[in-house]
Amino acid sequence: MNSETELAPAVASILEAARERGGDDGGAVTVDARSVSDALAQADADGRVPVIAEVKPTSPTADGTREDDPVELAESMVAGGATAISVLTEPSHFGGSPAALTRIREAVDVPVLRKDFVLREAQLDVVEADLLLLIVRFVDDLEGLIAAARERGFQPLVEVHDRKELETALEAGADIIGVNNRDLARLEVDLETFESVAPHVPDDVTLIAESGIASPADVRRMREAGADALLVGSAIMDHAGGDSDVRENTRRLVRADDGTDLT
Ligand SMILES: O=P(O)(O)OC[C@@H](O)[C@@H](O)c1c[nH]c2ccccc12
Repeated sequence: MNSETELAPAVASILEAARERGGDDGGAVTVDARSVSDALAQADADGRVPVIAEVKPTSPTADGTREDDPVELAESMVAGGATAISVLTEPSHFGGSPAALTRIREAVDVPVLRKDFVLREAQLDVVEADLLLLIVRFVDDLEGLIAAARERGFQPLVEVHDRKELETALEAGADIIGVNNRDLARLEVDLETFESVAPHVPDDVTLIAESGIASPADVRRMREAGADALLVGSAIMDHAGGDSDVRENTRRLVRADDGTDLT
């Protein structure tokens, strides 16, 4: 585990909860994963911006909680053109659950990312998913966890926040890398984070811009900086907006390249 100084209190508490959460006693899962590179190629062929839309009922930085059925949210995201769905399975701070992910994965045919704070191998076996998030800052044995995830069939998405973490991810063999624009110290978002890290990512890595992408202009900015896909939660969930239209929120970002919406 890397240093815990400079973590926002909410993040420290998320980690503490993650450490206490067990794994699964039922043995290793075997995943027949839906290919993320195929899904990205399909989006490109269709002229859709590859958006990974996130089902995130709430978060430490959200203005409220959405109580909608997670399956309906995911279906609306896919109807809006989402290339993949990210599902928070963290229960205590994001309102997520592994069961919701399973239901979503049954209901949609795009790849589904499990978004959680996985720290140990046994925690990989809680639920099947196509992609699995591993956060460089929080895991001790990144190479071991990447290998363990791949053995089970997951496509590991390795999250970094700066160049040093990028080096760690590359040395550990990551081939799908997400750059999180949100810092874990103050939970503030700065899209320049992606712009500063992206030029150092080799071309054969699938590169995802994560967090803080709110408008079609932000989408274009991240694409120009080299993002193969964008991970968007808050702007699609629109927590403060109550029953805001998730399908339309997704569509707006998926069509960002059309130039019809210049906001
Ligand atoms: O809601 P946003 O700003 O669009 O961000 C989505 C996603 O990037 C964010 O939820 C996230 C990125 N990395 C994480 C790790 C754990 C929990 C959540 C995250």
